[in-house]
Amino acid sequence: MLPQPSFPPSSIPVRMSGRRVVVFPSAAELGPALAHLVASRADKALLDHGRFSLGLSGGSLVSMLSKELPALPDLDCSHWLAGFCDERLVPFNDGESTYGLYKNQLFSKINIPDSGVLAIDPSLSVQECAEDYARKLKEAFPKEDIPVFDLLLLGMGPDGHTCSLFPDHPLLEETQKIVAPISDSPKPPPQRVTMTFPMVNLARCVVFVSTGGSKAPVLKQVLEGGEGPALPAARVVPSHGELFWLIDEPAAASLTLQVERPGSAAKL
Ligand SMILES: O=C(O)[C@H](O)[C@@H](O)[C@H](O)[C@H](O)COP(=O)(O)O
Repeated sequence: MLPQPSFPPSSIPVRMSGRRVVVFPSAAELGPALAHLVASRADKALLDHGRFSLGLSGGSLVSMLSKELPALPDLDCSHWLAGFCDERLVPFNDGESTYGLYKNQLFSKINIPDSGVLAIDPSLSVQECAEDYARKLKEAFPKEDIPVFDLLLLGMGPDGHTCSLFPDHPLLEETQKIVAPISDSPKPPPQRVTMTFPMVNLARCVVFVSTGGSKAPVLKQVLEGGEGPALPAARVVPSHGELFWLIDEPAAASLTLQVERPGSAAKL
């Protein structure tokens, strides 16, 4: 029997602005809460505009979502549009392909149609791939100059990167493109495509998931500030949307800011 979240996840209130840092005892308790948060934003989006657009990231999110989303009762993904916040330029059958991982581990278990998954074309050069993916995104969001995703799920590396936006990289200053190529990623594989800040920060809701003690120092820097330029993850500040940081106790170990602990009803 899996541990259940110690609060009804649907009680996560919707706030239009402000960052919420929510600490769970462990990743095992965070997972179900994340799934309920996804489902609640999906319900809202389907009511508001008949479709739910979700941006996915790699890392530990793949296994967490693949375990928790199919476990939700009555999850209907028939009107979902799933895209990728970033993707590695490798064939889909390569173990490094984020799309490949989600296809095998998640999409095969939920009723999202093939047409509801917006993937890159890994046969193209990295430059063409970014242009092609940007075009696909714009076609999928015809009413918007810059696509506005209902929900983006992000991870953060130990260097503070998010998407494929790495510290001190020129792509951090990109203002024109919604998707950019990167061919010198410090984390392999070197060739990737990534959403840029102008698009990320227009999302209606952004949720970071970060767990484990190895993330504690960088999490402190990102959430509480430090010397030098802001790390990429700290530059995710949705202009009109919600921002959640869902973390576990080991990752939160160095924080001194006020956080929410859903085990304590008084803080919700
Ligand atoms: O493309 C990649 O190389 C990874 O996807 C990477 O960006 C990952 O998302 C973060 O490092 C967070 O990883 P965790 O979720 O495992 O903390």
